[in-house]
Amino acid sequence: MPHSPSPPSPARRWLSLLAIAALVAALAAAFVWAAGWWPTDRLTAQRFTDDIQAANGQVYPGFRRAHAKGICVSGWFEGSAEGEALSMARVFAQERTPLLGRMSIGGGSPYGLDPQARVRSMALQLIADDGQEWRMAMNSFPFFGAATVAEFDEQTRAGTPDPATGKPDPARVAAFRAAHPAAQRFAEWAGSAPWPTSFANTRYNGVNAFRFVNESGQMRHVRWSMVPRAEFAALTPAEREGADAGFLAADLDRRLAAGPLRWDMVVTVAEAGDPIDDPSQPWPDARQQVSVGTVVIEHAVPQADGACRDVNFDPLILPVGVEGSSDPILAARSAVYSVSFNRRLSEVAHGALAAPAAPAPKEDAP
Ligand code: HEM
Repeated sequence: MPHSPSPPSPARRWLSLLAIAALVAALAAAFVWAAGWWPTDRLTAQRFTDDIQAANGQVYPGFRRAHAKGICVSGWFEGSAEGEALSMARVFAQERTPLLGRMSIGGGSPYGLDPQARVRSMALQLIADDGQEWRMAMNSFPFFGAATVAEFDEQTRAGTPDPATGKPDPARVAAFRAAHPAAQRFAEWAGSAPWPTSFANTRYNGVNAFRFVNESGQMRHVRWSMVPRAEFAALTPAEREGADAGFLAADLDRRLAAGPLRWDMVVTVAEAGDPIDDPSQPWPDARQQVSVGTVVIEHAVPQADGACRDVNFDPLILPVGVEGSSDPILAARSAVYSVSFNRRLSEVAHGALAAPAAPAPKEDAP
C-alpha cells in the first residue's frame, strides 16, 4: 500500500501561517509607501498646499490657494522675428495667437484688498494654430523671495497666523528674514518699490529660468518679462490710502473701454555661470535683452463667469521650443498648482461657487 504523507506538525503549520502573514504585511507596507501615505517629514505637494492653506488662515472653497482674487482677460499674442530666432515655439512664427489670461493679486483670499496687495500677477495661456500650448504665470516682483522650495515652505509656515492674535508672529517673521538673505532682499523690495497705478502699467516677471530651443537646436537659458507699454505712474501714499478695494479691476475696465493694452515680452538671455536654478538671484543688468513678441489684452470679465477660472496656469505646460530648466522651484510649482487646482475644482463640483438659491416665488394672494 502507498504511504500517505503525514500531516504537518502544529509548529510547521504556525510557521507557514506566520510566513504568509509577514508576506501580506510587507506587500501592504510597500503599497502604503508607494502611494505616499507613509507618515514622513518629506515636503510633498499636498503638505505644501496644506501649509499655504494654514497661512491663509482659512480655506475659501472653490478658489485658488494663492492669487485667489483675479479677473479673466483675453486677447492675442504677436510673435517677433527675434523670438523666432531664439525658439521654435509656434507662437513666435504665428502672426496672432489667441490668448486667455488672468490678472490677479497675491494672497489666498478672494476678498483681498487691492491697495494692500504688494504682488500683482499676469497668467497666460496661448494656444497656437497647431494646438501646441504655452501656459505661464508671472509676478510683479523682480526676483523670488526664497532660494529653494524648502525655504519657501518654511517662509509660508513662518507667516501663518498665530491663533492668539489672528496675525503672523512678527518675531517669527523677523527671525526667518534674518536667517534668509532672499527673504530679506524681498522684504526690502516690498518696502521700497513704487506701487504702479494699474494692472496695465505693471511689469510682470517670469523669474524662473526656462530653455529656448531654436530650429537649429541651439539652446539658451532665458527669463522673460512682460514690459508694459502703458505709461508708468505710481500711487502716492494718499492715493493708495484712499483707493477702493477693487480699484485694479475697475481701472482695467476703464482702460480697455478705450482700446487694447499691450506689453512687450522681453527675454533676458543667460550667460555661462548665471544662476539657472535659483529664481531669488537676479542676473546682471548687462545681459542681452530680446523683445520676442507682444501681449495684447482686449477684454476682461469677472473670474466667476470667465474661462480662466477653471484653468491651472501650470508653468511647465510648454510648447516645443520652450523647456523647463533645472530650477527645482518650477517642478514644485507644477506639483503644488495641480493639488490646489484639484482641490478647488472638486469644491466647485460640490457646489462651492453655486449662486445662492433664488428666493421662492411668492404665492398668489387668494
Ligand atoms: C514653490 C514656489 C511656489 C508655490 C508653492 C506657489 C503656489 C501657488 C499656488 C498654490 C497657486 C494657485 C494655483 C491654482 O489653484 O491654480 C499659485 C498661483 C500663482 N502663482 Fe505661484 N507658487 C510658487 C512660486 C511662484 C513664482 C516663482 C511665481 C512667478 C514668478 C508664481 C506666480 C503665480 C501666479 C501668477 C499665480 C496665479 C495664476 C493664476 O492666475 O491662475 N508662483 N501659486
